[in-house]
Amino acid sequence: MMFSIKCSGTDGQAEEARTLVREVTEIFGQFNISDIIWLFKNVDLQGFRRRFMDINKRYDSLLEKIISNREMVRKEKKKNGRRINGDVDDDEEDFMTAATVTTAMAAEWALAELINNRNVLEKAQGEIDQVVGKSRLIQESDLPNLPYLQAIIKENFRLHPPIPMLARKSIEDCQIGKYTIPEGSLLFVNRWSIGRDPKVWNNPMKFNPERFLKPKESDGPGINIDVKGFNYQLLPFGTGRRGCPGINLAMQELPTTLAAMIQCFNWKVVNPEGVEMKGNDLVDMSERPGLTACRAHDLVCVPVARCSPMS
Ligand code: HEM
Repeated sequence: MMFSIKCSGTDGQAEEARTLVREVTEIFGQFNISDIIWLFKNVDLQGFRRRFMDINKRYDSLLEKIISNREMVRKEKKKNGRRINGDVDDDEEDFMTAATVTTAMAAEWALAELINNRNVLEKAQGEIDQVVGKSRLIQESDLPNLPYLQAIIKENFRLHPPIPMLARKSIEDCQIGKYTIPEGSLLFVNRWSIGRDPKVWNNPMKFNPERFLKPKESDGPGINIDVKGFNYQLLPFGTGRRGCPGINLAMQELPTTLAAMIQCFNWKVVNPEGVEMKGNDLVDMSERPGLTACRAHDLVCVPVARCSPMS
């Protein structure tokens, strides 16, 4: 979508983009001694700098290739098309990572949760059938009429925030509660833990979208909780000036994509060994470490059509 190209296939470029995004999110989540201990700041003890330079070079050349192709197409259409800056800049790389892997990952976790919680899946499908029907595909304008789907998205963000840690650096000494934070400190907010904290959420390990539909505090903070950065229990997009600028796009494309996937299909799962899972088998929900909370194993599913609104 960012580059107006299809990246869903398994051709060289799509695969290369997926591998690179995966490597970036993996390396950013690693603990680099040189970042933390001043004495080692110029030493690449763990080889991260070397790996990072290599990823950066490959990232640059992939984006440069995509951008040049786009330029050629544009030049053909409009003879005076010209790119002002020949180099791929860091913002382009940031956007490529920030805008793609987060939304894809959230959709993957949400689908896995729905497969493991059939009652939730059926309720969501029932809501979509009632509001949208089976003769047309769900679209963005339907979203305000699908409160259960919205609750599923929030519940999924609570348990699986695509970016589990927020990072900030204090620009001056300050006091937060009983803690004194010296100037220049790196601060991490672990949103993954907050989402699973029994002091904040009742029965936190249960995937229970209903908690976001209840006005009472019986299952946690309830219906008034949103993801826009004002409710600190749920901050999937961060908050403040450095909060995610893609929130509006993500909150349209993620629920629409997920809803279309469950409107049109039921999903049979194949386990990491390649064997199709039986009725009551659960999808493995382990995570792997990294900047993003990725699934340890890709979710491999077989779609089984339940309606064909496109036909
Ligand atoms: C489910 C989807 C997404 C999630 C969960 C997500 C989450 C986040 C989070 C947690 C941050 C850090 C915020 C902070 O430190 O307070 C962030 C930053 C960012 N996001 Fe997203 N994001 C998503 C989709 C997108 C999309 C679609 C775009 C672009 C179209 C985007 C672009 C960015 C950029 C450029 C930043 C860096 C902002 C800065 O440093 O000032 N994100 N995102």
